[in-house]
Amino acid sequence: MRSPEMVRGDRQLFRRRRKWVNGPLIVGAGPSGLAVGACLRDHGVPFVILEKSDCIASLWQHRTYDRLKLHLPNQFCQLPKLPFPRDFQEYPSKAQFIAYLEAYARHFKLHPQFNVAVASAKFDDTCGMWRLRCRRTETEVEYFSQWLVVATGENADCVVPEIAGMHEFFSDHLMHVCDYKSGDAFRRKKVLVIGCGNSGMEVCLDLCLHNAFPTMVVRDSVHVLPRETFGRSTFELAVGLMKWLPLNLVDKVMLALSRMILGDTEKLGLKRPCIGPFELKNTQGKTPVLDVGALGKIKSGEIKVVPGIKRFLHGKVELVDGTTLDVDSIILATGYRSNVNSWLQGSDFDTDGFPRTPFPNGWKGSSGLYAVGFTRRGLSGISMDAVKIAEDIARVWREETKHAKAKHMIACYRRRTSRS
Ligand SMILES: Cc1cc2nc3c(=O)[nH]c(=O)nc-3n(C[C@H](O)[C@H](O)[C@H](O)COP(=O)(O)OP(=O)(O)OC[C@H]3O[C@@H](n4cnc5c(N)ncnc54)[C@H](O)[C@@H]3O)c2cc1C
Ligand SMILES: NC(=O)C1=CN([C@@H]2O[C@H](COP(=O)(O)OP(=O)(O)OC[C@H]3O[C@@H](n4cnc5c(N)ncnc54)[C@H](OP(=O)(O)O)[C@@H]3O)[C@@H](O)[C@H]2O)C=CC1
Ligand SMILES: O=C(O)C(=O)Cc1c[nH]c2ccccc12
Repeated sequence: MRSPEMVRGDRQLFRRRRKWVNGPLIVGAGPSGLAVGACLRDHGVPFVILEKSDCIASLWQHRTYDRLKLHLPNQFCQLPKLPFPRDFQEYPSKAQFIAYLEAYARHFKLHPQFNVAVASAKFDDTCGMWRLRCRRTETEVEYFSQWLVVATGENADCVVPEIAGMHEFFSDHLMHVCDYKSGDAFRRKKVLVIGCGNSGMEVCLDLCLHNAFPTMVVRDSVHVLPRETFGRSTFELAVGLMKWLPLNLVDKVMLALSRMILGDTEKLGLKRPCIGPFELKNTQGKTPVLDVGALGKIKSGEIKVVPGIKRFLHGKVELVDGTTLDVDSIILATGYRSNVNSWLQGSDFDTDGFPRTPFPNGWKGSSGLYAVGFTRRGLSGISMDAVKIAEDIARVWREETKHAKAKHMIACYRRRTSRS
């Protein structure tokens, strides 16, 4: 008599399929995976893209709010080998960016395998290949490949902090910003937005524009810069200055300009970090806020700024300074994290799920492992990684296929000569 477990086990075994991939396996069909695919296509290298969601760029399609626009200008956000259409505004909308990515995938004939979640990946010494266990609805599929490109992103999982009383008192009125679409559902409501990065700021602005009453929690410090300085992108200006000046001087210039344009943000409860904005971004990945209007609403009092949270009570929040506020809903704008450690085995990634080798060399690991999109440099970092990864794989691919082609030609020649 076989136990139910055994029967289930047998069934799983029966359903597990194996696939040997000719060329690299790319995990993730966001901008990173698509960019690597496009560059490999350009080199004539075949590949397979595995994506756990049901579409390309799932972060952009399923986990961002309606008001979102890119906040760096066009030239820093387009992917390799296909520029944005000419009629794109300087800061494309989310809809435009998604349309561009769809067109990108079509143009390079990228056809990711959707609904395939990679559950584990490890390098198998015995066969000298990466072995990936994947779930596809009811089936388990095992993929084998000589190369593995990790393209699952810096924003794969949401950060949900544990704050006393939060789940107990607000479980029905609590969401992460990745599920927020617009302030429509929050009209006239008192909304506590936890976190003051770009998401926290922009959601507060959106809430204001929908007649809600947002309060933003700033537990520590934040750099706010104007999106534009003298009519030019602040980011572009900083990148220009970086060619001539060391980073700490660039930061000093940008902070002086920001103070001139925005005033003293510290007076608004937005203490600045000790490290400058671009150095902080490069060393710790903490993105400065590029202001698109939230600061004006903070100045006018429409967005309130409060310090850290001590605990939640029924319908209320108690802050570290002892004050208590009434709250209807909570939005967690507390950031994201990489998920690489939950599925990739090996030592090339650190405990935060980022490549151990520092920028600009983190794109290449050992045994045919690559990482794209972990430079903390947004979409322009992705493009840089993708070009290098595809060139590296293509070089080996050409060598190997040259040998294979030569072997094939010799075999054909031998067959012909032995017949005559
Ligand atoms: C709200 C927001 C706005 C941003 N705006 C800008 C901007 O204006 N300019 C800029 O330069 N950068 C911006 N960024 C940063 C970054 O450039 C983008 O988030 C970009 O989408 C990152 O691309 P990616 O492909 O590396 O990761 P993602 O877009 O997150 O794509 C990763 C894909 O991998 C899939 N995946 C994850 N785990 C698995 C698994 N185990 N198996 C299979 N598939 C898996 C996911 O479903 C996802 O589709 C923004 C980020 C956010 C969150
Ligand atoms: N228009 C655009 O292009 C946009 C771009 N983005 C990008 O998306 C990425 C993610 O941004 P975002 O979602 O804002 O995440 P971030 O990681 O940038 O910010 C998270 C914020 O949450 C705070 N936080 C975390 N845990 C707690 C806690 N327990 N209590 C109080 N505060 C907490 C952090 O504070 P602390 O610093 O103290 O840890 C920080 O202020 C960034 O690269 C950003 O630039 C996001 C939105 C719009
Ligand atoms: O928007 C983001 O998340 C980015 O990572 C884009 C970005 C890369 N480098 C920066 C420096 C300052 C502000 C934004 C970015």
